[in-house]
Amino acid sequence: MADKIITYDELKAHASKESMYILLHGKVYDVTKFLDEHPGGDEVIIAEAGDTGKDGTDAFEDVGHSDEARALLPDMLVGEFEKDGVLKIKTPKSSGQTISSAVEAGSNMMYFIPLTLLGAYFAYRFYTTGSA
Ligand code: HEM
Repeated sequence: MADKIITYDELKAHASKESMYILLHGKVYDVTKFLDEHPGGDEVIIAEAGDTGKDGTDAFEDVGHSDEARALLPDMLVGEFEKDGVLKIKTPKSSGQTISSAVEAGSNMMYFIPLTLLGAYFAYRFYTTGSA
């Protein structure tokens, strides 16, 4: 079962409440029975599933799902998503990590530059007023 390859067309074909698939981390999950049980509501899953032709990985990861939530996934597994199809799959590693580290580096610079300028100003004041 887990070795089954699901194509983009198959993913998109399962888009109704009678049968709904979602693509997460390069794997396809059948969320049909889980829709009504999802603590975040069915709409958010429907928005990422089936005929939207989307990869739900980013939405799933952005919520910061718990280990308990992740532990529910194996039971819903249908198979692997085709690797060289229309849709480029996302892995947990590739999704968002470069962006978040860039933002982090950016925010460090945001503090670093003004503080350096402030320090330089006070150093200048210290030396010019001290020797006058
Ligand atoms: C099959 C895939 C999914 C499973 C098994 C799942 C499972 C869960 C579970 C167990 C929770 C409770 C909190 C936790 O334990 O983290 C939760 C919360 C939530 N989920 Fe999902 N989820 C799935 C997909 C998604 C997707 C695609 C979205 C889209 C944005 C989403 C959005 C949310 C939100 C917003 C909450 C927070 C609800 C709240 O605390 O009010 N989930 N999910």
